[in-house]
Amino acid sequence: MLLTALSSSLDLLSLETWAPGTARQVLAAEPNDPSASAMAGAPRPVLRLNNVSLTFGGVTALRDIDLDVAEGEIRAVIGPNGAGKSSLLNVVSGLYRPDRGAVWFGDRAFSQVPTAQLAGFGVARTFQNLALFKGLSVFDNVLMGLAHRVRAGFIRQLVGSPLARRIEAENRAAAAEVIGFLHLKDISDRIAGTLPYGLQKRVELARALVARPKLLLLDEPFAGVTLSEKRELAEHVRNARDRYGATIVLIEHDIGIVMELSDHIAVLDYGRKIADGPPAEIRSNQAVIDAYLGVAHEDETELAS
Ligand SMILES: Nc1ncnc2c1ncn2[C@@H]1O[C@H](COP(=O)(O)OP(=O)(O)OP(=O)(O)O)[C@@H](O)[C@H]1O
Repeated sequence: MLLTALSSSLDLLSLETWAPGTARQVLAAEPNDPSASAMAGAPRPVLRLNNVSLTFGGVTALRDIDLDVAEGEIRAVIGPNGAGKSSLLNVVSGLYRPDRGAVWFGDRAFSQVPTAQLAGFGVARTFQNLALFKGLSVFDNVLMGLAHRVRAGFIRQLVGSPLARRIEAENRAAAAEVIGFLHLKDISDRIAGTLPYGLQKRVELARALVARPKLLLLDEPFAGVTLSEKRELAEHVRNARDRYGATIVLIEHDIGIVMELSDHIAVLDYGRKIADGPPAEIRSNQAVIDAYLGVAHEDETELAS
């Protein structure tokens, strides 16, 4: 099925937030870091992976991955099964610590991204298998996307200060806004778990968007939804970028929708990045075609034998 889709579309805890002094030292040692490109006048990437490698026992999930994602871009990461897509997203969101390399969010570098602080860095992610609170309403699920802010104001809430009430009102207004934007208003009181799967995916997108993330990571956003729901969701993803200026990185198996939606596509195969460019370029890239058709894999088998 993947081949059909392809052929049709083919016509940092050890948290290391560098202190300013340290960053300069890193700059000197690392001419390719985002601060260096900013100094050279190039816009700083919202996300950069620098020489990231990850292994599980004898299996190499990611090998020397470099990736720059520019502000406002929709960047897809594709590749055959086992290519390393989920591993990449898990490294970026801190679930995996790479053996080597660094993840940069703007001018912050991490050898392991601190997952608990992702929201504070302006990063949100959705999951391949829905991670909604099935027993809560759509509105409350979306509000949960601002839970990190609520926690920060917890003490103030206890005393019921005017500031706590203002934060609560702002959060509810933000949730209502994104619910309206994603056309979920009519169902905002419905229990999330009772909704069709495609709508639940949209609620998850709303929850990720409510904090207005600078960087939105989407893990197979179109998996398991019908074709018309896919088109609708893709439109919502594009609108989210246009309306909120979010930079979007998505991993996805549906090549057709990736080609339509993405500004740039990075292609992984056996943990290596084998191509990176606009859809038109990827469509005609022989290494990509070979990877999907399995030619590259057969060659490796032959070479090995
Ligand atoms: N937690 C883990 N433990 C052991 N091996 C893992 C783990 N996660 C990933 N791998 C291995 O790393 C390689 C890359 O897997 P990954 O899930 O990142 O690929 P993928 O491109 O997302 O695949 P798929 O499209 O099938 O989801 C595979 O060989 C996989 O078996």
